[in-house]
Amino acid sequence: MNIIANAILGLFSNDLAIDLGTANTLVFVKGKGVVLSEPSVVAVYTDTRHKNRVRAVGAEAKQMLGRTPGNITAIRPMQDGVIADFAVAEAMIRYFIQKVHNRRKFIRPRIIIAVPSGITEVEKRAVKDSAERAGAREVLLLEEPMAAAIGAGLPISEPTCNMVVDIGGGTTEVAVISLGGIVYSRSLRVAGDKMDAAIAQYIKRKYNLLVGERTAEMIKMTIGNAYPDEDNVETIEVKGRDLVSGIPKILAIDSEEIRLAISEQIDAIVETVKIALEQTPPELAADIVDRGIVLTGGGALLKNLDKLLREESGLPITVAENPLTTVAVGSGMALDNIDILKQVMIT
Ligand SMILES: Nc1ncnc2c1ncn2[C@@H]1O[C@H](COP(=O)(O)OP(=O)(O)OP(=O)(O)O)[C@@H](O)[C@H]1O
Repeated sequence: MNIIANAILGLFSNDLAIDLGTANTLVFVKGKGVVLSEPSVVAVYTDTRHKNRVRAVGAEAKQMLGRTPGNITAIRPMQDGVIADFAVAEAMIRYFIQKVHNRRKFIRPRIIIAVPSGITEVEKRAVKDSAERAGAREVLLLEEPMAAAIGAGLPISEPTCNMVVDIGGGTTEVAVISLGGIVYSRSLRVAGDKMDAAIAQYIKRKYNLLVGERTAEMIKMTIGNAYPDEDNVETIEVKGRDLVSGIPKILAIDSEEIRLAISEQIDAIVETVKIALEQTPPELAADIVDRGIVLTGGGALLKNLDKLLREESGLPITVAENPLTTVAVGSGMALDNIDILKQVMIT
């Protein structure tokens, strides 16, 4: 009876779980799974007549980053994992809620949102307010590393210890989880975005070539590498604007250059993992030696980051099956299971 009742409730529920990320926003609908995954970008008008009216959201708006005409600007409302532009974040959340509910405006869902573990009270309030104003009936918060651990299928409620490293666009979250709680966590505001900025900066300084953030990200995703691999050096053609002549130019860049360009960010991530290991209580550290560390978030897809961490820590390192959706799936699983939710929700 209970199973049938739950299934019916699931079918008709409006409840959502949102991974409100710096780079991507994912929406999980109860009973359906992840139904939306779009870049956290909003294009708004800037001219006085249409000021702040939304022109595009998500993938369409991301296409416009760095290439908008004078009266439109493409904004990323999330910076370093938290809301930097309230009005725009609210417009984005509202758009996504309406999109997954097929634009039926009267639906006021209960929403669970994954937030970085280092988030301040003010930042928590900002996330809640934005979601409430965007139409949520009730907003529950869950820490990203906990959501990542649930999504990666780790046994969070057992008295064994699990370590998760979630590398997103704005933040890297390192957490040690045991018995349904976070025993230790550290949130570093260095992740994919700062790698992109470092790549653009390197190309500007070395070649006098200006490239946009989308190009820098594409370079990272194509030939980025965390571990020296001189036998397999890859090259890519990069298009940008010559700083001296002002004329568009193409040049070839190789993976070793990119590895060095992002080494400061990679070192910061490795250092944060090492500090977490040092601060983990001995009983739990013994579990990590056996169980290793799970990597999630889009940054986990950076080539050979697992290899580097394995070498630096001497521990088994695994990359979650779908690192880009782990947090959304974990938040959704919490939404689907009230016992998990009660255990892991934060206030
Ligand atoms: N193949 C890849 N190689 C390297 N980096 C990648 C790859 N695919 C995605 N990324 C990076 O992953 C990041 C996005 O990851 P994710 O969607 O998990 O972050 P987010 O949840 O939006 O951010 P945050 O958790 O910081 O709020 C981006 O910086 C993106 O460039």
